[in-house]
Amino acid sequence: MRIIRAEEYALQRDTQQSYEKEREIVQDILARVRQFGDQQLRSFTRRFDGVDLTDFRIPEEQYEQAYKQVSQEFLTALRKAMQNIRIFHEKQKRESWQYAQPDGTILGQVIRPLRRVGVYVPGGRAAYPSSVLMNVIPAQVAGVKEIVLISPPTSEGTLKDPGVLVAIRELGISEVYRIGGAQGIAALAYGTESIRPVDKIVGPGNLYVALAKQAVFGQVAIDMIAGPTEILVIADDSADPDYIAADLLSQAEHDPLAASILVTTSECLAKAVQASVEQQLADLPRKEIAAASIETYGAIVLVDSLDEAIAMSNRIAPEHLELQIEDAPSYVPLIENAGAIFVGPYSSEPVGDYFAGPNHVLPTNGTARFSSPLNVDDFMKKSSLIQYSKEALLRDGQYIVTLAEAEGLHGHARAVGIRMKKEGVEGKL
Ligand SMILES: NC(=O)c1ccc[n+]([C@@H]2O[C@H](COP(=O)([O-])OP(=O)(O)OC[C@H]3O[C@@H](n4cnc5c(N)ncnc54)[C@H](O)[C@@H]3O)[C@@H](O)[C@H]2O)c1
Ligand SMILES: N[C@H](CO)Cc1c[nH]c[nH+]1
Ligand SMILES: [Zn+2]
Repeated sequence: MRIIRAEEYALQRDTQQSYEKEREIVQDILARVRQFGDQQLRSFTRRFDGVDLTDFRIPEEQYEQAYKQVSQEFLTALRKAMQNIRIFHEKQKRESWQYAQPDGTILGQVIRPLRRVGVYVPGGRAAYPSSVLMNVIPAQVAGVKEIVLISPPTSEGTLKDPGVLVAIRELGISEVYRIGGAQGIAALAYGTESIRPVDKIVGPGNLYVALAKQAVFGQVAIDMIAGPTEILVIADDSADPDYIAADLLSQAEHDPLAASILVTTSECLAKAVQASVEQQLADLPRKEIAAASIETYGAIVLVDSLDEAIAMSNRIAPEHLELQIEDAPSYVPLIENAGAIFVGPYSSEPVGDYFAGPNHVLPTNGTARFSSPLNVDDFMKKSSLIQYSKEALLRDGQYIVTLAEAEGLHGHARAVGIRMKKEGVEGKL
């Protein structure tokens, strides 16, 4: 892992390719499923997933089989994580509000859950049970009545990871379909004979899934499109180099495009982390992925002060930020941009990935400057409430007429003026 000075460092990942060819493929898949429904869905599932399905629903015995395949320890840990994630997200829930004015006018905001939401669960090696929890629980807390989950089948017609099936069952999701890729997104967005369309689609997936989600946006809402994961650690002399190396590798093992960055004031720590990364890489089962990520996008950046480290982190706006510095909590108010902030030596990033409660679906690629972690609000929508009294309209009407006429919108002016006139108040009509 290279050690460099701050002036030499810039995080540059080519994540903005245009993918013209793949876009065309996706457009074609979307159009066909939209036109031909189930029949086309079946045909794409045969072509891409190698299985002929008459019914897209997951048969009950596959859940029973999955429970036999996971360990009791897994089940216990999953249930505890679910509890924590639910408690955390319950705190995010907002209620409708309104206020009345003395003239009888009532103004407010009505907050409602989305009616029907689709969750995509990837089919390959990145089918994480933890991601099922992180996408579904906020929707449940929001009060979404219909949560539909889709995931591509294996050639045997089941889901690859029994842990995912167990997570689905533990969450009580009953509408689950064995479909994936762009054809799955099309079914969720447009509906088919056997699948009713949803209002919003969330969840990670490969390039075809991401492009399909982008393409159906407008027809339905979508969540953010998550890019490759990233972790930035700010550390000083007081930090343990083995902890930092382990945390950097925890994200590097996700993806060769993952970025793991240490920003430190200590040259001594930098060298120790560098050595520890080498050592810990050696016995990591996913070492090829982690090594590629560390080599290309990993860096240990030397800075002169913690202020400089924080300024750099605020510029990068990392998905995950760890503060492994003395008196770490006192630096939190200085952090302007980060998806999640992990404070102190015992808040290792995987604590947030799996268990603490906050969501692990976080803004990547600098978007923490303006985006937030997936949360309960993402599954709710607001309506404004305007209940004007007669007294208020007669009092304010002339202002509204004036503003409407200034915009040349006489129909608007009349809609208010006509009421004033009928009530015997001289509006300028
Ligand atoms: N779980 C998470 O939290 C998480 C987070 C970020 C990203 N991811 C991403 O999820 C993705 C998982 O990818 P995956 O492929 O294993 O599963 P996936 O479910 O995303 O995609 C599988 C589907 O892709 C479609 N497909 C594959 N090749 C195609 C082709 N040539 N043309 C048209 N469609 C094609 C098929 O329909 C197939 O069913 C990875 O890219 C990973 O980075 C996961
Ligand atoms: N670190 C990933 C992106 O925040 C989420 C994840 C799932 N499983 C393990 N980690
Ligand atoms: Zn992770």
